Amino acid sequence: MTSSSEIRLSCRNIWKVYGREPERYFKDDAATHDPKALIGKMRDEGAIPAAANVSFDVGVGEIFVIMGLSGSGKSTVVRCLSRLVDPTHGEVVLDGEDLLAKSDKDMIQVRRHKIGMVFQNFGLMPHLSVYENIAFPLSLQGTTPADAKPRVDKVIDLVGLQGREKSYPHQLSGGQQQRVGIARSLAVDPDLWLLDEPFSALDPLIRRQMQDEFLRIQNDLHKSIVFITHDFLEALRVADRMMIMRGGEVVQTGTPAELITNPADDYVAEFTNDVPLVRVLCAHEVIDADAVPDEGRPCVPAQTPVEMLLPMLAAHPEGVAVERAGTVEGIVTAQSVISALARLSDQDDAKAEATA
Ligand SMILES: Nc1ncnc2c1ncn2[C@@H]1O[C@H](COP(=O)(O)OP(=O)(O)OP(=O)(O)O)[C@@H](O)[C@H]1O
Repeated sequence: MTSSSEIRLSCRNIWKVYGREPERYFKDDAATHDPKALIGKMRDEGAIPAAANVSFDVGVGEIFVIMGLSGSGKSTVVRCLSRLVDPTHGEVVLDGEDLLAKSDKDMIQVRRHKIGMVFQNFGLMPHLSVYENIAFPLSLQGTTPADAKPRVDKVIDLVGLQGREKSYPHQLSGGQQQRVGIARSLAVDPDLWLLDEPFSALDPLIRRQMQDEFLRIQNDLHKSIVFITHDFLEALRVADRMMIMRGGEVVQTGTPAELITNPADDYVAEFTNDVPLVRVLCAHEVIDADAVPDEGRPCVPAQTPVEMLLPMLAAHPEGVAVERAGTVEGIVTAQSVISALARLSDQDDAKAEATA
């Protein structure tokens, strides 16, 4: 799953069905026996399975991306996690606690203390300054202004908004407003960080900068993250693992490289078609199986994208070592990269011929 195998969030068979008395679909075990048939029945009867039998885990420190076209159910799933939308059926377990068993009052506390949320439209309060917007979730928790100050200052620092504390949202650019949104969501130091299309409203250059900022912040904080996007390239940049949705259902879950090299169907392949392999393959996926690890080589983390390895391989034709958690997993050479790319391109060609 991720470098850490500890699971923070576990979602099991989540359903959100809109329509008349949706609970009636779960009176027997039809959902367990044949979810596809149940989805068909719901649709025939005019109900909308906005999330249908969705299961996934998010590890401690993992960035889990949910991707899909508009209307595929991404926002519904994320709202089910914090129970902004109540799932019709299923299980959401955060740090061992079943969130669906909690009262509305207890859920307010969970949202205030354990979950941070960032929205596409920033969701800032226009009449509050940057500082006040960021301090707001702490005041909801009952933290005194004096106790809140060091924390607010810290997250303002983290997102690079020093000097803008007294500005109001309308005085800020889109990128700056989203920095406030990010800082506010981090003020309470949440265990689970939910980001719903956080950069979609920003123009491409700023968007890219914000993705870098986001990764830098995550590198410091190691949050457990669910990140929604409909942009596959954005997903590739940020995801440890990703889940592709269509019509409320999960089509495929895996690492970016797994999805690209082995798409479950044409819908997934459509997203992945034009993505260069060097951007998604990581060092540990292009190891030279015959090379024996030895001392004295430059070392890169297992998750280093091949794109970043290429200049190193040009400078070190003898190869570089690949390490994970302090242990060398193997050696990557220019030849092993070329072989891996050739093998995967051949597989792609074979698939294209088979479907032609
Ligand atoms: N309150 C509601 N009542 C009825 N149908 C709803 C409701 N909310 C969402 N839906 C339907 O559920 C489906 C999934 O919607 P959702 O907003 O989760 O999709 P999405 O993938 O997040 O889309 P987008 O990228 O456009 O935000 C859609 O068909 C939508 O019309």
